Parts: sequence; structure tokens; C-alpha cells
Amino acid sequence: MRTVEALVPLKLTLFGEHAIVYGEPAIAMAISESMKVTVKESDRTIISSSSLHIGNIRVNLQDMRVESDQISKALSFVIEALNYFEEKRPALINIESSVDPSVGLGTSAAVIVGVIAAYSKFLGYDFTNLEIAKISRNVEKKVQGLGSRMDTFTTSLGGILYFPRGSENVERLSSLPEIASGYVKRTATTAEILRRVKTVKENGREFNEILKLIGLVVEDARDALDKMDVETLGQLMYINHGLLMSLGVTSPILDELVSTARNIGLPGCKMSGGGGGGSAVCLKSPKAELLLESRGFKLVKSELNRTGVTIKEINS
Ligand SMILES: Nc1ncnc2c1ncn2[C@@H]1O[C@H](COP(=O)(O)OP(=O)(O)OP(=O)(O)O)[C@@H](O)[C@H]1O
Ligand SMILES: C[C@@](O)(CCO)CC(=O)[O-]
Ligand SMILES: [Mg+2]
Repeated sequence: MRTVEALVPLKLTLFGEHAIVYGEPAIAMAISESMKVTVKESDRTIISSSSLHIGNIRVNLQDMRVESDQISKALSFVIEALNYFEEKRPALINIESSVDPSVGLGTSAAVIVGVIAAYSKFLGYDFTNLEIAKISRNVEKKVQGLGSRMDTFTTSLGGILYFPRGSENVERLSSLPEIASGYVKRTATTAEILRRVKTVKENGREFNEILKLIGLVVEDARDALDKMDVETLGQLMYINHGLLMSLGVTSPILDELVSTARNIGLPGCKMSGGGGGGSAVCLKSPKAELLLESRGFKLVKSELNRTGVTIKEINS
């Protein structure tokens, strides 16, 4: 019985979320928190995901239909990833995640990357991590309608990544101070928040100036990272958070966390990812972790992952 496993790191956005969707640069890192997608040979196709509380959902490979509309929406990233492959073979597909879904940690990207990586290997393809990244980026965009390459590239490639302005390229950065992060549950998905931001953009000319300012923050953060100027980096995190607040993508709990962090003298904190609740990143210190926990954030394993997605074949 052939089984293929893909282990995918999750990600933290350090600078530039939302602005990257409109061509500005951004910086993200892959982390030690992960998602595992297992594809096992079978006579029918069945999907399970414990973190989505979805078990044994049958998929018809001819028309890719699943049992109910609600489940089909929750599984849309998985279904669209499988749909990339013209030739399909029945398999049991299991998704295990160490964090809750939709918390700003790139779970949508990780589930796509995991399915593309594991299912391609299962079908006999040998994709590189960059090929997996590019395919997954298109799948995410197709499902969400809006979005950048940041999360799919970061979870596929691993490392600390700089996404330059107005291009599809990516550059690896070498240094980063230690990071603490955590998340609270949120009600909106990133796709919904992206649509809200687009409406704000269409209704106000200030929006484009805010995006450009975020772009400047990202460039300065890159310089600060190159020099390991941690003080400047921390200040830029606060500025980035303030700009995201003015776009309307933060939440009271995130704003209170970040403003308290500043008041008690922590060197840097901001929201991370799509926003509306979800994740926050801080420069690591015992005080930062205590603050996150005291505000109900679940701490996330935030060590750097350098490998990106890895694939293991198990034949039994
Ligand atoms: N364990 C999982 N199994 C299957 N699908 C999942 C899983 N985790 C997340 N997803 C899919 O991804 C969606 C969440 O994506 P969303 O972009 O809102 O969150 P995120 O990727 O964690 O946040 P961000 O994009 O801000 O980093 C879920 O609604 C679900 O469709
Ligand atoms: C909000 C956003 O910038 C990051 C979500 O993790 C969306 C994207 O880049 O696709
Ligand atoms: Mg997402």
C-alpha cells in the first residue's frame, strides 16, 4: 500500500501583509509549527481533517463533488489543489494541523502546498519546491479571488523570504532575531478580509498612500534585518501595525496587545497575516510571551524552518 506524507511549515508575516496584494514588498518566515498531509492508496477518495472537524468525506473524482455544500466550502482549497491534476487516482487524504484553521498562520497555503506535494508524489511526479510553490500560488488565488504569492511560497520554500516590489520573484534573507508569536481565534477568513480591503481601496485615495508607506516600512525592515538592528526593526513593527490598523484589518484584541506592548517597553510587536484577530508577532522575550498569554493568545512554535515542505514516501 503506497503512502506519501508531506510535512509543511506554517508561516508568520513579519512585514507587509495586505500591501503585497497590491504590489508592495513583504517579508515572511516559515516556522516550526506545521501541517501534515498524508495520501494513501485506496479504492475510493476520502478526505479527513481533524482540525476542521471533518471526517471521512467522500469525493467523486469524476466531477469532484463532495457530500454537502458547507463541507465543500471548507474543503475548497483541498478540492482545488486536487483539481490541478488532470489524471487522478483514488486515495485517502488526511490533514493534520498543529494549529486551528484560519488564524493568520498560512493554514490555507499549507493545506494546498501539502496536497500538491503529497498527491504529485503519489501520482509519480517529482516537483521541486519552487514548482510546488508556483502551482499552489495559483490554486490559492483561484479559490480566494485575491491574494499574493507570499504564503504559498513561504510554506513551500521555507526560510526568511523577501518579496520584492511588483515582481513574482523571491529572495532569501539570512538573519532574524528570535520571534515570539501567538494567535486568538477569529471569525472572518483571510478571503473575506481581502475583499473588505479591496472595497476600502476603491473608496478612498488615502489607501494607496498607506500601501506605499507600508512598502517603505518593509524596505527599511529589510535594511534593519541585514544589519541586525533589532531596535529599528521593533519600531518598524509598531509602525506597520499602525498602518494596518488604519486599513481596518486589525481588531480590538490585537490593538490592545500591541499598544500595551509599546507602553510596557517591549521592543516590537504587530499583528501578522490576514488580521481581524488571528496572529500577532513580537520580538522574543519572556515579557512578550507573558503578555501574549495574558491576553488569551495561544503561543505558537516560532523557530525558523529552513527546509520548506518535505515529502516522505512510505511503502508497506
Ligand atoms: N487543517 C485544515 N484542513 C483543511 N483545510 C484547512 C485546514 N486549515 C485551514 N484550511 C483551509 O484554509 C481556510 C483558512 O484560510 P485563511 O486564509 O482564512 O487562514 P490562514 O491561512 O490561517 O490565515 P492567513 O491567510 O491570514 O495566513 C479554512 O477555512 C480551510 O478552508
Ligand atoms: C493578507 C495577506 O497579505 C497575507 C495573509 O497571510 C494575503 C496575501 O498575501 O495573499
Ligand atoms: Mg490564508
